[in-house]
Amino acid sequence: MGSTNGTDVSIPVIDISSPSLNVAKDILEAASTYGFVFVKNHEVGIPPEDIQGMFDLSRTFFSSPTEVKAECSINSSKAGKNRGWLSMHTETLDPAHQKRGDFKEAFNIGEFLNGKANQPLPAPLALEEPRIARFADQCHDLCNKVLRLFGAALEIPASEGGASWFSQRHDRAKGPSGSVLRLLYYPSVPAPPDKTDIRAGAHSDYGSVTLLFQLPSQPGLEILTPSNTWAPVPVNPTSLPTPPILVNIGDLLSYWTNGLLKSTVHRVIFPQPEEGEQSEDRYSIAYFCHPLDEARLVSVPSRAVKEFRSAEGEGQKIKVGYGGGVGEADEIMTAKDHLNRRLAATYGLKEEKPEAS
Ligand SMILES: O=C(O)CCC(=O)C(=O)O
Ligand SMILES: [Fe+2]
Repeated sequence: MGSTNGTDVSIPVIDISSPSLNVAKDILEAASTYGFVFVKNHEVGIPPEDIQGMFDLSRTFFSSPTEVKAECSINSSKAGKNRGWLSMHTETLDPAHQKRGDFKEAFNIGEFLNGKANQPLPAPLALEEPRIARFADQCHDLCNKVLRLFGAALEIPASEGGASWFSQRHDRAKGPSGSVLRLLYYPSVPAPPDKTDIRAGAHSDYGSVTLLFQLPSQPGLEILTPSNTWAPVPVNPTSLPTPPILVNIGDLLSYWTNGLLKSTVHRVIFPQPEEGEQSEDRYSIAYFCHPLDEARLVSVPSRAVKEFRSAEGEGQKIKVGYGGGVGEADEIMTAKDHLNRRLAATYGLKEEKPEAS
């Protein structure tokens, strides 16, 4: 899939601090072209010191002894589904093309209830629970701002919920969701032996929107462009001292919009250090924003979505994201069914039967 080292793409950088219809149309355009967009985080947004604090915490956690991390392994019965620590190679994001699992560790933190994580946390993270809860809240609020802009740009009729159509379905006061805050660590390793080895295999994200935080001098993220070539995503495409936050569209927003918004395939490659130079570790943080578990994946009531669907060919299967993300126009799932399906594929688990309702 895709040739390596494609041409650079210029992912738009958008200022959403004063939302307007123009801003909404700009972000929609980026989301339906690349599926990726940077939002400015300079002077407004998530305070840089809070982001830095999370990266410091992540470093402390991943450098802890294995026993400390393993206490809350994703495979342990107490961690809860899709939560806890993933050791190297536990997740295989592109099982069709990888011989070995991803060269990364991760820690997944699900939703908080009244500032408390709904899962056991290992000591280094438990000590900072309020900080993590605040950061997850800041991420969720930013996602809701972005979702409102999509609602506005799609001109959803007021009688159907208007610009709040998506954000209503992400209102955490109304019930649980699969949202996950994930710390990621890609250790530097000697040149991997197999050409299918990769830091994070090609995939699309499963939720509605993802926020991604990266650090200067730790590149590696690539997206599959509309011309089917891999293009690097810069860590900070601006000269602003505070890097913008990368937002990407996940499969659910693609479902909801019949593919108008693109759930773009991406991956993380090993760095290519100069001769004799040591490759760098990479730390990143992702917030996977998911709708309420019970949200139904029907088309949004929007003329633009309907017109897009007709232009693509009514009755055709909708191609959404990557691997397992193909839906039928008349197949209605809930967000929870969809998440279970995707998790079954990447962890090699058996698909959980939908609960009887
Ligand atoms: O670490 C990164 O830059 C990307 C991670 C990612 O795409 C994911 O975990 O879904
Ligand atoms: Fe991803």
